[in-house]
Amino acid sequence: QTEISWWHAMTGANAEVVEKIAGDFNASQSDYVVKPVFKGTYPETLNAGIAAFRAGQAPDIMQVFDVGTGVMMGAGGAIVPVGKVLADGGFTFDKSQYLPGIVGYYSTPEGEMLSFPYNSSSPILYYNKDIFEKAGLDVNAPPQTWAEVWAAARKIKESGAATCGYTSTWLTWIHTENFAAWNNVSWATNENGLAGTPELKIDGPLFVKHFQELADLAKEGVFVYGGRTSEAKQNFTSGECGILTESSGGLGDVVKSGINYGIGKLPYDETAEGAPQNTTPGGASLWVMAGKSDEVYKGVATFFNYLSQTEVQQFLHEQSGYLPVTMAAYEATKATDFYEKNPGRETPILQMSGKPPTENSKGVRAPNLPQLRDIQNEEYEKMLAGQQTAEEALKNAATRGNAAIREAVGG
Ligand SMILES: O=P(O)(O)OC[C@H](O)CO
Repeated sequence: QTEISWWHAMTGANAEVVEKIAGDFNASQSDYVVKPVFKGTYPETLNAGIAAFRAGQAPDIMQVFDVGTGVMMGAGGAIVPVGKVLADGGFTFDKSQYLPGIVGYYSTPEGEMLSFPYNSSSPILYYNKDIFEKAGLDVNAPPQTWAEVWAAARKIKESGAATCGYTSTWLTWIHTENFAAWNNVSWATNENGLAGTPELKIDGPLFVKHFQELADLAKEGVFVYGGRTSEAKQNFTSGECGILTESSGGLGDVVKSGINYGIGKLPYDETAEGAPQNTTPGGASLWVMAGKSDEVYKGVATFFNYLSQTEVQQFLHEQSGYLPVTMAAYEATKATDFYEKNPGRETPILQMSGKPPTENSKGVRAPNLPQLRDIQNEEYEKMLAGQQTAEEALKNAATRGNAAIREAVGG
């Protein structure tokens, strides 16, 4: 038997899904054994993978979050494109079978599929119906705009229904990158970096307005900050906060928590023309590392082929809230009563594919996007601590970020 190592960043309900899928694959055949290994948060997993690669000890498969895509694409000889791994293994990667937004994001401009879209997501709004009821809010009408979120969050706090009105995971992914796409404003030049080196535009007026509103809510104690990645999910599942914006991939843990929750769309800014536009794919994909034996590659190809089967994708989607990445799995889910029985579970797909993307909403790319997010987080945290205004925070994030991009491209 050939062992295949799979480094990942999944916790809670999503880690259970990883273990179940790997276990089922292992039981389905006797040539290969996939061994999942948890390596921390997404940024930690990426850093661990880079360090291991440099030491000649890279895993066979590495889960890399959306914004690590540019880093991996630039890593040249460190990876083998998934399209090639599958073809060499005797399988075909039929792109027409995959959700278009996702395939585009993980392909080269020439159309070569580089990584396997294991878990794609879209940010949505979760709300606690019991807290809404206590606060005198309509339990069947989640807030649709940011102004409505702020008003509901203040009402939750002021009424004493909960100590925290609103919290959010990922201020970078949700409030900056998806905020731009959903409101159809530019995150950066060159189609947000997908068509060339980007120059950040995140200090634009709509971002400044939005972040100042968030800073004001933090000052009032209505918004509670959880951390840079998914930490705030717990502020919601514990019942501390009435409203959460978080990845659809957070659904498994929200369901497991047993709270009486509802789902709404990602809120938009009502002053933004044409909003809401479309959200961009988040989550992560699986990269195949270079320098492995033919037997390992054959095993990886067999495993990825297994992963793309309709039943596996349907299980992943229904269990975790990540998107079904194939059209067949989406259709198969629609053919059941899953979406009727579980209101809101189709929302992330509809948000992402409801409108054809504009140059502001195809996704974001930069050679050093994880670093740009670190810079943004530092500036946002200073703002939330009351040490600077939103305008200063965003100006600094853009200036420092643009300097880092120039350095990364050697200019
Ligand atoms: O929580 P996930 O897996 O949907 O990922 C969210 C972001 O896309 C990470 O960059």
